[in-house]
Amino acid sequence: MYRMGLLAVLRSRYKQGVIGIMITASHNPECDNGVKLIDPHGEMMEQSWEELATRVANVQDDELEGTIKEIVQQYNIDMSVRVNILIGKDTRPSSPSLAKSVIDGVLALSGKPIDFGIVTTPQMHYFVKCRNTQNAYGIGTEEGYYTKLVSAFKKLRGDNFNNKNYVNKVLYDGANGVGAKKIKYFMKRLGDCLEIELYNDAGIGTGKLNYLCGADHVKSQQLFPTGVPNIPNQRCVSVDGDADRVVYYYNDENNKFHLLDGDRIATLVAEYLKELVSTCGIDLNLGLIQTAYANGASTDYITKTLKVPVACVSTGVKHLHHKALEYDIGVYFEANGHGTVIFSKNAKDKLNEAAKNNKLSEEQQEAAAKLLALIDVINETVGDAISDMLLVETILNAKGWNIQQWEQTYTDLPNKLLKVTVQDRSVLTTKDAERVCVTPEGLQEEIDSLVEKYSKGRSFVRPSGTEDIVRIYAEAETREECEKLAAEVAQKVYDLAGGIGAPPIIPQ
Ligand SMILES: CC(=O)N[C@H]1[C@@H](OP(=O)(O)O)O[C@H](CO)[C@@H](O)[C@@H]1O
Ligand SMILES: [Mg+2]
Repeated sequence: MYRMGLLAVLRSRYKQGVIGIMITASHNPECDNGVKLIDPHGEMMEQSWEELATRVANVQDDELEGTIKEIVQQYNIDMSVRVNILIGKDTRPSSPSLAKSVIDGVLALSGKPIDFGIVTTPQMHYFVKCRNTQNAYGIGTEEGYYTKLVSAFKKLRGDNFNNKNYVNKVLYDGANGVGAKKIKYFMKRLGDCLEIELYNDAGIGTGKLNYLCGADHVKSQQLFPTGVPNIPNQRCVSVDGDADRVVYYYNDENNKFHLLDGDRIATLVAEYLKELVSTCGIDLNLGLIQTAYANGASTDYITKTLKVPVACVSTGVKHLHHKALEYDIGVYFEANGHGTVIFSKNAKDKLNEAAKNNKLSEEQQEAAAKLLALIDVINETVGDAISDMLLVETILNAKGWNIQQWEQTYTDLPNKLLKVTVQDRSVLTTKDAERVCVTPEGLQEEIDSLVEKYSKGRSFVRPSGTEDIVRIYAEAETREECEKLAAEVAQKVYDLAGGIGAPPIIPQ
């Protein structure tokens, strides 16, 4: 943490802008820890500096000073520049002491730390962007953040709190983390226009962060979280431990669990934005960015029914965000619920012009004004669970839909995610946005011949970027088939990529 404080000061001097540091291990268990660095535009730290971060984190104590000097020389960094480093943290018990270390690191290189206390990751991204745009993006305080999002939301909602099948009530699982703490500020400001019932708020209960609850648990286990009342057909939402991921779900009257994940949110949002842009009648290109983990049915629906171009990129939000910048309106979501929408300057300029252009019809002007308000509900810097929730609630309200109607747009293919521990995950390399395995030799051929046996089968494997494991994804027409395919592919990974520990069990 101390060393990341040092690195942030170097990065800040190099970029001549404010840098953010968020202390969080996100959706991971409470005992884990981690840190996220935020670049001046509010995006994740540029990839080329990841290698420096790894180096700085790992050098021996007696090599640290030398390493810092090397970086200063390599990047020709002016060490006399005065810089501000914004620091935020999640609710983990380890966070206060880790924040102290970060602050010590910042001070050691004469940077100025500005402590934001406990905040969500997307709030930190927002604060950094506000500071670097002299508050053009918004007022860079918590109050400024709530005001921007909530006033845009209220403007869109108007007086129709309920509309046709849409009921303005949602059960919210705060994962016993900062998402629970901060939603209260929204609840106060939203008043009656959206009723949010908060659960898994460690402030009151005894729940542990992310434990049997939260967006990652719900998505990866495909299970209803503990701590949220099971009310048939009631729309529920879970966020993760730093509130940058969100998923929707409900249990039906037969107690069957239904998940509406990042792919669902992406399709809902893309469809709605496309409608508005076309009503508006201005020429803006819209694209949707997914990863290989996106459900095949969602990709099919987007390309064939919505007719929105889809790009597939490597896992990790930095790749999605980067690709989304190529469009006037770039919608990106990981299946796990991390995503947002970004709008180009061209798009914003054209919309601002259209909203005021009296030569356009009233309907066209209105659509432009709606799009502008939507931009203000959205946190463009990074995936933001609460902002994404407000966006989904806005769209469902506009369409007059309940959660079942949203779900009916397409049917997800059953899918399964497994992991295999291997001796060295670097033996596994991939290409084509991780969809094809290059090494170990022969593994891809084995996967191909397994996939062939299953109707609508698809599977790919890749080394995780955050854990020391290989991940296996499989989907097929039925649950049994996808479970079997996933296990068979896991077995091949275990055999050909140096699996350790107990081998995977294949269901008969
Ligand atoms: C399958 C999956 O969900 N992978 C996650 C996970 O990355 P891995 O590289 O798969 O460990 O953590 C990333 C950071 O949160 C997130 O961006 C990504 O989507
Ligand atoms: Mg997170």
